[in-house]
Amino acid sequence: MANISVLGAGSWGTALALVLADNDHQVRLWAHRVEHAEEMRKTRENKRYLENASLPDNIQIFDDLTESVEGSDYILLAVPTKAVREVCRSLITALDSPATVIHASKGIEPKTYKRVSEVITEEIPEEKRRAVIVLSGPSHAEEVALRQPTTVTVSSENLEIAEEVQSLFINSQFRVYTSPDLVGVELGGSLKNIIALGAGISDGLEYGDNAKAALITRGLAEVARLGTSMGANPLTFSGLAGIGDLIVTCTSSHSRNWRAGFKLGKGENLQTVLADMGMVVEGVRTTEAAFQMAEEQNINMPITSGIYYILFKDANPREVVEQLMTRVRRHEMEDLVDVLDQKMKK
Ligand SMILES: NC(=O)c1ccc[n+]([C@@H]2O[C@H](COP(=O)([O-])OP(=O)(O)OC[C@H]3O[C@@H](n4cnc5c(N)ncnc54)[C@H](O)[C@@H]3O)[C@@H](O)[C@H]2O)c1
Ligand SMILES: O=P(O)(O)OC[C@H](O)CO
Repeated sequence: MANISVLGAGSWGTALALVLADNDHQVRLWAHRVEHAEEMRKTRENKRYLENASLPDNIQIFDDLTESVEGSDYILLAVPTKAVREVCRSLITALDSPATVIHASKGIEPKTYKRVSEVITEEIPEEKRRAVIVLSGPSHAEEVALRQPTTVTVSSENLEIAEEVQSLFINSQFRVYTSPDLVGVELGGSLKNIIALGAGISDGLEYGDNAKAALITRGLAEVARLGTSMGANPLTFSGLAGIGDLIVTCTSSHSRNWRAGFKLGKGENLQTVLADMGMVVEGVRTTEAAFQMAEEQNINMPITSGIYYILFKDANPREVVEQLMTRVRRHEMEDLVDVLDQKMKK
């Protein structure tokens, strides 16, 4: 059995810690706020982020980062994308030997347009890391904590290490696949949050299932278009980290991105929505990053662009939908041709 540190005691870090604990690993769960760690130690629960889940004895709670990674074979980062750089910088001094770093964050940095594995690679020097791996796929923490059937994908440039990580997590409720497409797996998980905001907006506006199916399908087309331009394998978007995660996030009320979108569709403004949520809504910053990239590289992303204007320029959601519906006529598969063209050029 392995010693594994889980950095980030939000809903996802806690749910993944439970999977690892079920597999009899020794888990060290780090919370960056001392009061939060103390509360979890006292109650053996994490009520603030994940209801109805009790923490077994093989999950130890830490608030000191150095102590939390002492003697660990693997480090799982499960903090919001915004916090990844800061946590990695603190990790450099905390690590006394090279670590296998797994991350489960779903976002892209605005301005740098970096994926999370790129941020990790940039911040943690080569001699302190053995490999960087992503874990992604359709997986709401609430259902994982209830041990309901869930499937995810782990990916790394080094497939052998991805298989090693697959073995750490896999069990009869949590099925883990591997993929060699690190870029695609990271981008599928990040970009779907933009479309999930859109699905929430659509539901908030009381549009129906037709609109939702259209958003998922046309959303996937633009996710694949941007993803492929960033180096992903287009096939990854028809897998768990692509369409799989898009479906779950666009259709589940567990989704924070969907819930935030729903409130925006009901007319609330972004600041109020985010303040009330109290949990990370990754799609907001990722929309900014994707919009900027699409503008710079002249990539057609009409849904992302509409959501950007709703989030950051106070555009009226109903008017954005009208603009999307009355755009210039196109052939449906023009997108597929664009994607394949880009692939052929590489
Ligand atoms: N919740 C899910 O079901 C789920 C599933 C898959 C992936 N994810 C991804 O996992 C990542 C974390 O999401 P979450 O749902 O656990 O978020 P969350 O809002 O539930 O919790 C975030 C945690 O990060 C901590 N945190 C915030 N800023 C920090 C900082 N600067 N340094 C250290 N810790 C900090 C918070 O205290 C909190 O414990 C996100 O990228 C999310 O997209 C979440
Ligand atoms: O709650 P969300 O919207 O951050 O989505 C959580 C996961 O990414 C679903 O796979």
